[in-house]
Amino acid sequence: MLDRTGLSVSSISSQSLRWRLSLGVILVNLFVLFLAASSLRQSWHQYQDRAETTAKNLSRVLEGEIGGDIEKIDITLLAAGDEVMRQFSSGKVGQKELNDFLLRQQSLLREIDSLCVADERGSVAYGNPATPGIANVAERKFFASQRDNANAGLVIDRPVQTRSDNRWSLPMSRRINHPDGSFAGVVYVNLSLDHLVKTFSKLDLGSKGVANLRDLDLNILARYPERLGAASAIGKPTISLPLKQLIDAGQTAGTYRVAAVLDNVERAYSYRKIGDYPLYVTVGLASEDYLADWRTSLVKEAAWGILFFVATLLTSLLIYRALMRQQNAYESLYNSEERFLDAFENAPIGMAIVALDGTFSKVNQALCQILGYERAELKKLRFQDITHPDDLDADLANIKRLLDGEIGAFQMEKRYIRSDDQIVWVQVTGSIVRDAKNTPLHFLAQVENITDRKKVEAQIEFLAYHDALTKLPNRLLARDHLEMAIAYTERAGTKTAVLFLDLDNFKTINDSFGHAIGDELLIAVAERLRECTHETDTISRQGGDEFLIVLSDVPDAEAITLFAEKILERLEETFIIGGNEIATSLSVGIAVYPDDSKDIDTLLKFADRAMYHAKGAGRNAFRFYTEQMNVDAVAHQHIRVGLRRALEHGELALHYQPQISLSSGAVIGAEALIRWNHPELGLLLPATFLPTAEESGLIVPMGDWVLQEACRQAVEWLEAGLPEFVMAVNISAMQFTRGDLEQSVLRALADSGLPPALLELELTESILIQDTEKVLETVQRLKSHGLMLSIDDFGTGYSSLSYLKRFNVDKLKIDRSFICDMINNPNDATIVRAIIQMARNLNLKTIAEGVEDEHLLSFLRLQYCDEGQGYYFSRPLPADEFARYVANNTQQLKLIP
Ligand SMILES: Nc1nc2c(ncn2[C@@H]2O[C@H](COP(=O)(O)O[C@H]3[C@@H](O)[C@H](n4cnc5c(=O)[nH]c(N)nc54)O[C@@H]3COP(=O)(O)O)[C@@H](O)[C@H]2O)c(=O)[nH]1
Repeated sequence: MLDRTGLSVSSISSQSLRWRLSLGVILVNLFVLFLAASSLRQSWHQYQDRAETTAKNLSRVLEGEIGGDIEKIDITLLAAGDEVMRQFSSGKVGQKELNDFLLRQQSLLREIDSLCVADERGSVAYGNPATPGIANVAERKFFASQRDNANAGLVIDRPVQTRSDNRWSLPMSRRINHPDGSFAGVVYVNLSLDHLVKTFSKLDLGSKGVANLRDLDLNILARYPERLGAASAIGKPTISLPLKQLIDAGQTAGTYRVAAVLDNVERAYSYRKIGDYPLYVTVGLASEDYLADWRTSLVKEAAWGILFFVATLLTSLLIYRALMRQQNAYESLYNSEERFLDAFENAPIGMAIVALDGTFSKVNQALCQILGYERAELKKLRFQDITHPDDLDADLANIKRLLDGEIGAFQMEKRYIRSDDQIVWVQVTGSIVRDAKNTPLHFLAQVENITDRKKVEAQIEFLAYHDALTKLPNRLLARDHLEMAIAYTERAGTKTAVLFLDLDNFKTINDSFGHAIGDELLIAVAERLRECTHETDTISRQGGDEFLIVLSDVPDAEAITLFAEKILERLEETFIIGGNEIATSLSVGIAVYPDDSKDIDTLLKFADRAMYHAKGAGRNAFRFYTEQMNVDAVAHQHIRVGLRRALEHGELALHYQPQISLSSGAVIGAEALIRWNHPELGLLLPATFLPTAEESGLIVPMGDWVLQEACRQAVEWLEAGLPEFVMAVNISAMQFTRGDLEQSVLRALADSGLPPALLELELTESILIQDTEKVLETVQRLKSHGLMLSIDDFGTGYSSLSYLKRFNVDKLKIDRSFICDMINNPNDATIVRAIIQMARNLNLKTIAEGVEDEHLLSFLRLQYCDEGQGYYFSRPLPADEFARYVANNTQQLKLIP
């Protein structure tokens, strides 16, 4: 089986292993058994052959021994026969002489019991019988054989047992003839079987070996060893079949193996005919004896065999256990490797096995996706090839520390270059894999795509130092850049300029067009500012409509001036946002390092003050920081602190500016304009404290006071006999949102007794376009009381005809910015003409503010503008002066052409 790595995986089951080992044990043992059996069989044959040879040799020895004895006895018989026949032929037989002769001959042969002569009647006449003449052998077989056959030769008869001592002896005889050749009798001896047995006993036949002497009929004549009961076998033909077959086949000598008839003992026999005598000698060696050593060997071999079997069994058991352990270890290794490979392949993060040279040996699918390579492509690459050059040194340093054993693992954030050349940020966890000898094998890398996180981090970092809307640096970053610019300036010996910028009418724009358009405007302003600056300069949004520009390395104030003029000019150009044409301008305050201060906070503070100075100078202007601005700033500070006190202590006052009918020259109205009689700073104009009043919310009670005071003053003038005219009061947006304007107005009217028709509320366009329904409701209720309604600063805001109709507006107050320049600026003249024409069409009155000279007045009259207000007629005046002005009203009329 092949795993996914291509490595061979064994899957031998324990059952299969048991089978194989068992078969192996059986085969080995069978083989050993076969060898042992062959060896034993061979040695058995050798033992058999050796036994047969030994039996053969022993039978040959016995043949020699017994043949020799019989030959000696035969010679003695022949000698005794010759002596008897000599004495018969001499005619006289000496009894004593013949007996002595026979006894002498007998004494020469230890083997025989007696040597006797029997006559032709069988009567034993001579020799060694106990009582000669009494014994008769005529009935004996050997006598008859000799008598009946003159050529019988040596006749050996069957053994006989003596009656006296039961001893066996073997009769051997020769014929004695008369001189004429007739039968004269026999000479015979009894060969003692004891003697033969003694001869047999000299042989080493083993414990169960036998030696027999048999006649030609194979009757046993003598047997060794003598055994109880075995004697009865003597004289009987106890023969084995193999012997009979061999002899019947005519073989005079031979060997055979058989279990003896007598004792059933298996023996290796050798038989041999003794010379020409009618005798056979057999020697049998018992297999029990001659195979004793073989049997011992057999037992030993069997013991060794059993030992070997047990040993092989144990060995196989051990091998089995070892193999199973190995198998189990391998399986657990395989399983753990499988689990590792599964985890590796299916990991949600990229994983790689990296060779020591950096080549990707193995990668998972997630890594391929992260890097945008096919698996095969990636495996041809080294990690160095796709690592971002800026991250390679750090990466290699970590690898070196791994290889040196300084660390076991490392984690780093780095960049790879994808196949599509995109940068991908990853977090790499690298570790090293070593073998048992601690030699490094390869690296293991876990690669997590952190590009999104990096983007978010970059975004968070960006937002920490940038303005989310305009993407410009924020205060923090701007401060850093300012510090760097100053440091550079220090070295270069040049200057750094800090420009504090504020959009002049942003609030109005915001209120008029809504916050979305206001935001777009801020973005567009930022873009224009970018176009005006160099890369080394810094533009920052400080918040709201405030921007900060840091110009580094500027040579002198003239260069700063040129830059300031450039941005003012650029910002004056109309913006087209969301289909709307929007005009704005900048007020810029400038502080210079190191001229104004060497301290950053002080520089920023001075630039801020200078900006307010520019605002005070009529906006769309820039101002360098001066000592006077310092003074103004201190005053501003006092304003913040003293505004509430001013309200409570009656430091506020109203000045009134006349509104003139351009057709009759009569005073037809008065605009109430707030002033602050500051105890230290003197008379302050609204521009110095109204923004603070708006910020603090004091504008609401302040507005209430203005309404009360204006109405009271109007009624006072009426009662003093001044001609009737309308009192115009400026209403702040906050009075609509935070205060109860209707109640406030009605209270002022009620408290003063001023007819509602003589009170005119001046609202800005921005008030009317915010939260329209609520404002509409309030305005409609106010109008229902008979109040007059005019739109202040008309032309700078939304300028929508629809709300003019809906709010039932009475008058449009054309903004001063159009009036003051309309003689020189055809655009402004066109706008003024258009506003007047539109108002006329809507049946609204128009009033021009900022009428400063008679040219403007003439122009306005030509355009049929209804009313005018401006320095040409009068500056805003305290109440008593205003009353005098009205009294001298004819003075104004004569100025009108
Ligand atoms: N909510 C309130 N707003 C008020 C109140 N009083 C004044 N204001 C607002 O403050 C603005 C500045 O007023 P002020 O400094 O009084 O300036 C007025 C005039 O002095 C000035 N003006 C008039 N004629 C001319 C001119 O010929 N040339 C010139 N350079 N300036 C001139 O204009 C101011 C009046 O403007 P407007 O109200 O738009 O008619 C002022 O704009 C008020 O909005 C207050 O009580 N409540």
